[in-house]
Amino acid sequence: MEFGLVMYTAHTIRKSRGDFAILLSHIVLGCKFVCTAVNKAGLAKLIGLAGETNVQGEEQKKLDVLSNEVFIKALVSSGRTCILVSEEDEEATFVEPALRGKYCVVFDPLDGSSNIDCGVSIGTIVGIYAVKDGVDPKIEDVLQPGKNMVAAGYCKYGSSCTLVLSTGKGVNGFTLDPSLGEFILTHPDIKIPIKGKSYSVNEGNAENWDGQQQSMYVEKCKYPQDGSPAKSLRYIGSMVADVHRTLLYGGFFLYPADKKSPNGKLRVLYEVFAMSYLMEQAGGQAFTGKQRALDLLPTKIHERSPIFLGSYDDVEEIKALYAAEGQK
Ligand SMILES: O=P(O)(O)OC[C@H]1O[C@](O)(COP(=O)(O)O)[C@@H](O)[C@@H]1O
Ligand SMILES: [Mg+2]
Ligand SMILES: [Mg+2]
Repeated sequence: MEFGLVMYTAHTIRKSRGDFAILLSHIVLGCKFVCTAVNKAGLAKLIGLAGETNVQGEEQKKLDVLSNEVFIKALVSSGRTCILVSEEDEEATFVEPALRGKYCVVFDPLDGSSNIDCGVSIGTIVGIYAVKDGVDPKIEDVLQPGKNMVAAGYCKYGSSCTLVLSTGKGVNGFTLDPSLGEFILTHPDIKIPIKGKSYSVNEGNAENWDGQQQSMYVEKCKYPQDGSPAKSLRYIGSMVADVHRTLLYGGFFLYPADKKSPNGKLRVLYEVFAMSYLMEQAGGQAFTGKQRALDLLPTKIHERSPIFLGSYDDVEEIKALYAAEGQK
């Protein structure tokens, strides 16, 4: 192992104090557990449908259900959480008083479920808010703008298992060393390139997109008029994987509103906010089409929003298109 790489647990304990370090160690445990389940999914009969539909009207996969249970148990047993919001649960979980702590965790236990059965990269997304003491938690404690989060991150289960985390002072990436069973700091202080060579969107939805700006932007990517090379289209269909590539290589990820999803598809609390937080911390931007994504004030736990995020200059371009439209 290269000298100078810092083991994840040592790193977090040194950089954070008591309660937060314990919470993080439980999140890390959840990630390791789900990573193992994802790796064994085909062997352990963990692919396929669970037979239930979640609050979003989506058919749950077996791994969606298992990952949700894993993270709920890991978070409750940390003794440091008071409210949990999961994509898979209609209502927020209020932790029983004896186990309460001051952190509220919003999460997508398994992101990119449609990619499970073919073994393509999927992930877990987490956002963390802190309240004063957690004694009397209220749903308003999680219905807060993303800029109030104290930490956010995701774990990508792919050709390697990578945890990307920000506690509001930049972004670090850690790769799971399977032989050690520990996350190693492999991507210190991630900065997204100021402009990228690719864009990432489900272009199959283009004819249903709401508004012209995204179509104009995609046209510019494909047929630039300023002599710059055309951008490549890269789309996996797992937000974690698409955002991870965007963060490391630069570029632009968008999921606009469309006729099927007039408020966009991605969920504000546990998809849009965490990824927007990481983008800003890495020097990029995140925009909803109307405002900075992290300024949104959600009114419901499963609220959705359009999202445009990525390299600073690429997001500036879509913002300019929206601003020009607003002046008409
Ligand atoms: O298939 P589409 O419409 O392109 O949607 C892809 C998006 O849906 C999601 O899969 C939704 O996440 P879940 O699997 O957690 O429901 C994102 O990961 C991804 O960005
Ligand atoms: Mg998701
Ligand atoms: Mg999910």
